[in-house]
Amino acid sequence: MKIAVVGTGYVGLVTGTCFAETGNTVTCVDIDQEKVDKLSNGQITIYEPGLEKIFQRNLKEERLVFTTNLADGIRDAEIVFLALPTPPGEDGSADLKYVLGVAKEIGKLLTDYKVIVNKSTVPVGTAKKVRDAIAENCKVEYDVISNPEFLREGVAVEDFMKPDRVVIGTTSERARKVMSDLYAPFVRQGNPVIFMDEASSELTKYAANSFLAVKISFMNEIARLCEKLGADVDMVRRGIGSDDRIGKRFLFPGIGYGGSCFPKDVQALVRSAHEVQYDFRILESVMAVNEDQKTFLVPKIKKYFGDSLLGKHFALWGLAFKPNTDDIREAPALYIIKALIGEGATVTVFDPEAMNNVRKVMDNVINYAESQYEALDGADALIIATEWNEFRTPDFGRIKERMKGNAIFDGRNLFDLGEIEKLGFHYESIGRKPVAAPVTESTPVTA
Ligand SMILES: NC(=O)C1=CN([C@@H]2O[C@H](COP(=O)(O)OP(=O)(O)OC[C@H]3O[C@@H](n4cnc5c(N)ncnc54)[C@H](O)[C@@H]3O)[C@@H](O)[C@H]2O)C=CC1
Ligand SMILES: O=C(O)[C@H]1O[C@H](OP(=O)(O)OP(=O)(O)OC[C@H]2O[C@@H](n3ccc(=O)[nH]c3=O)[C@H](O)[C@@H]2O)[C@H](O)[C@@H](O)[C@@H]1O
Repeated sequence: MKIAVVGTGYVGLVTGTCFAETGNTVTCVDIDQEKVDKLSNGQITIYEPGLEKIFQRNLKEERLVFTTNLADGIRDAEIVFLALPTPPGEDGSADLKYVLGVAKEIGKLLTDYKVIVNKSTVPVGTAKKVRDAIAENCKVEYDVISNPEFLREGVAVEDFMKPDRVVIGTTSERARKVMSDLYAPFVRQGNPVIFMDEASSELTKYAANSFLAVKISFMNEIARLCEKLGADVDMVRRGIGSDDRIGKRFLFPGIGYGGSCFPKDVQALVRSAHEVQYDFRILESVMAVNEDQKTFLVPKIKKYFGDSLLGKHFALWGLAFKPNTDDIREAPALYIIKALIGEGATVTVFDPEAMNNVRKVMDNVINYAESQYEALDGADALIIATEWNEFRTPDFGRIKERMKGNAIFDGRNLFDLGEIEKLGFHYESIGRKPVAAPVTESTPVTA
C-alpha cells in the first residue's frame, strides 16, 4: 500500500520505517528541512535499537522516502498518518495546533478518498475536530480515524512489529477495510486488532499511559513506606507481582516516571476530565507523588552530608529518562542536577547516549565526562539516575579508586545490598533494607 506519515519524529520515523519493512511504500513528511535532508542521506535522527538496519534497507530499496512537501507526500497515499506533536498547552491540555494545522492543509490538497489516521496521542473529540478542519476546504470523501500508538522508546521497533494489540477507532466500514489490510501482517503474528468507536480509542491511549503511571507511583509510595516501616520493596514487589491480576511489569520503584509521554498524558487526561466537570482524584495524586519522587534522593544525600551540599562534588550516571534512548524530556536526572546545583554543589555527568541532548539545555552548569569512570574523579558521592546496562555491573574497585568519598545514591536499585556493603560503600537506594540472609523466589518469605 502507499502510505504517508506526516511528522517524522520518534513515532513518525518508527511508523514509517516499520510499514516500509512490511512491504508498503512510505513517504515521510516533516517541516524540518535539516531532518529531512539527514534522513534522505541515510543519517538516522534518533537513537533507537534495531531501527537503523531496517531504515537503511528500506531507504536503499526506495520503499522509504522523505520530503518537506506535504502535497508531494500525500498525493499517492491511500492512508495518511498524523504523527505530530501534541505538547501540553498552558493549562496542561493537549495542544492540537500541529494536528489541526496540518489537517487544514490536507483539506486543501485532497483530490481522492484517503484515510486520515491520528497516531498522535489526542484527547477524545479530536478525530471530529480533524474531520471538521479538513472539511473547511475539501470536496472529496475521506475518513478520519483514531489509531493510537503504544510503542516504548528503546524497544520501539519490537513494540511496533509485534504489538500486544492494535487499537483502531472508527465506525466507517471503508476505513476499517483499509486498516485491516494494512495491519494484516501484524494480525498473522497473532496480535489482535481491536476495532472500536473513535472516542473509546482516543481514551484507550490516555487510560493505558495513566494506568501505568498509577502503577509506578503506587510502587514509589510503597517504597517510601517500606523505608519507614522497615520492609523491603523488592520483596513486596515480588510478593505482589506474582499475582497474575497485578502482573510483574511496571512495578519498579525509582526516581519517578519521565519521558515525553507519561507526564504530559496524565496531565492532559486530568484536564480532559476537568472540562467535563470531573475531578480525576487518583491522577491528581499520581502527579503530586511523581513530582516529589524525582528529587527523592536529594534529602537523603543532604542528610548524609550533614545538611549542607555547599562545595560538594557529585558524579551522576545516567541522564536519559530511561535506558536505551537519548531522550531527556522530563528526565528525573535533570531535576536532581538542578536541586544539587541549587544547594551549591558541582556535578560531573556521564550518559552513553544522552549527553549531546543535555548539552543543548545545560551547557555551562555541569561537567561532561568521557566515560562512567572519568565522571567519578574527585566525587564525594555517586548518584545513579538511569539503569543503563553498563551501570549494572561496574568495576567497584575502579569506582573506589577514582572517587574521593565512598557513598552511592542509587535511584534505580541496581546493586545487591549485601554485596555492596561488603565492598565498603555507603549505599542508599529506594525502599530497600539489607537482608539478613539471601532471599530467593523459592525461599518462603514468611514462615
Ligand atoms: N515518543 C514516543 O515514544 C511516543 C509518542 N506518542 C505520541 O506521538 C505523537 C508524536 O510524538 P513524537 O514522535 O515523540 O514527537 P516528536 O517531537 O519526536 O516528532 C514530531 C515531528 O513532527 C514534526 N512536525 C511538526 N509540525 C509539523 C508539520 N506542520 N508538518 C510536518 N511535520 C511537522 C516535527 O518537526 C517533528 O519531527 C505525540 O502525540 C506523542 O504523544 C505515542 C506513543 C509513543
Ligand atoms: O505514549 C508513549 O509515548 C509511550 O509511553 C510509555 O513509553 P516510554 O515513555 O517510552 O517509556 P516507559 O518504558 O513506559 O517508561 C516511562 C517512565 O517510567 C519509568 N518506569 C517504568 C517502569 C517501572 O517499573 N518503573 C519506572 O519508574 C521509566 O524509568 C521512565 O521514566 C509507554 O510505556 C508506551 O506504551 C507509550 O506508547
